[in-house]
Amino acid sequence: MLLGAIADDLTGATDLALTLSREGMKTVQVVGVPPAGFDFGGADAVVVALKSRTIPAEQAVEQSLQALARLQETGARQIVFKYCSTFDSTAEGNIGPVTEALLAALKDDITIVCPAFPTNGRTVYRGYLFVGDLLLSESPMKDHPLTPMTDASLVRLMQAQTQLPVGLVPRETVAAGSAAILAAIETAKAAGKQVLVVDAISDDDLRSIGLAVSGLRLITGGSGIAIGLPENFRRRRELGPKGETTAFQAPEGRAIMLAGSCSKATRGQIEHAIGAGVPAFRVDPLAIDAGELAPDTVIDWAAAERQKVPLIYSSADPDTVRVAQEKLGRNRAGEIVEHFLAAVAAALQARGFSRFLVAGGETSGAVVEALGVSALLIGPEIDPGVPWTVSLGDRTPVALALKSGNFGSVDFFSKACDLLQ
Ligand SMILES: Nc1ncnc2c1ncn2[C@@H]1O[C@H](COP(=O)(O)OP(=O)(O)OP(=O)(O)O)[C@@H](O)[C@H]1O
Ligand SMILES: O=C(O)[C@@H](O)C(=O)CO
Repeated sequence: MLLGAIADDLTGATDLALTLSREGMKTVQVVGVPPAGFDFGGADAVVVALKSRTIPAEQAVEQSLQALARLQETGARQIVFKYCSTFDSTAEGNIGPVTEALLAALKDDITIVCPAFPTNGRTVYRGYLFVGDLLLSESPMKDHPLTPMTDASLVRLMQAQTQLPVGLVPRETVAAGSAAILAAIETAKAAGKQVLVVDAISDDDLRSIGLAVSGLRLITGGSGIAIGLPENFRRRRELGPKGETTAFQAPEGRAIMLAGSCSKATRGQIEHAIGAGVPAFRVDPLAIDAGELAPDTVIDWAAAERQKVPLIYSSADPDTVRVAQEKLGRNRAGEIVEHFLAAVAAALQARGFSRFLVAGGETSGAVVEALGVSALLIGPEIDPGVPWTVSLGDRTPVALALKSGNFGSVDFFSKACDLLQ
């Protein structure tokens, strides 16, 4: 194994695993820290998907260090800490504390922060994170149910979460190429900086950064930062040329769509699907909490919908989410929905459903855990950052499309279903 990655949520892990496999690394994604001796099937890269984005910082650190230990045991030469391309976090973390702990455990002096994912509109300029044409703090991320992002300065955001001194490598340096970036890293290191936000506005920038950081033990960022990393191993003749991708076979069977993401993109995709005649059931955390809606009602409804792939969603606009959170508390509202959708998924699996499309990272984490999936093989790309995957292991395989909340075109759901026809 050459590259080990630790992702703070499941859809983010899948996004990264897709990037690495597209760049020619045989990549396996595992759900949670794998047991000692886990067979990674000769993978070049292993991505450990945690669900650590919004848990208490000390737990996120503990889990990330466990994942690191397993990846090191398996031979990883370089570690990527993958977080969201919109830097989803709070003032307490968990990006800062996890970065700090991984850097210390890897005994290195410096790392980079680069959430840029230009294909999906995430760019970093002068240390400010943009989502499309908007600063992060003006984008729909300001209304995220769990991690509202109200500042766009990555230097400020990161410095609020870590004791390590944070610096910036500006675009001019990045545009000058990998030697200039490497020189900037060395200069910053000599000046005592330990975390460097690096500007990137294009995939070319990301490839230059990838080359420049080939000697760092820890890289942190979105999936974009991985674009240039496989080539470093190829240059050192540790990785073969980009070859055939592993054959992908989705299990036959019924499909279900589950959405817990409240992102603008997911809400648009739901509206589009309903407009196209998809049977849809909206679940409301307040109704669940009041005992007015039980999983069985939704399970029976979905099982009876035989004509089209049904959609079950809790996704709601920011005002509706706010009302639920005021009554239930932010985390409890989220947990109620996650448990509900996970219970529905597990019951439908027991009734023979074998294809699951899930929108939202936290939601996907809950669903995948309920389905008992421990590892995933990456299949065809549906939209940038979102592949179909198939579960690996002893249990009957299921196909999973785990969509990051903000990813995917407006017709994502029908596109995903059609791809497996
Ligand atoms: N109607 C609702 N009211 C309150 N909270 C909700 C509601 N619907 C969903 N949630 C919660 O909002 C959170 C959404 O997070 P999730 O990670 O699933 O989506 P996302 O953040 O849009 O996706 P990603 O992390 O991939 O960007 C979950 O905890 C979910 O349970
Ligand atoms: O980087 C992203 O935007 C996604 O992979 C993600 O992490 C969403 O949860």
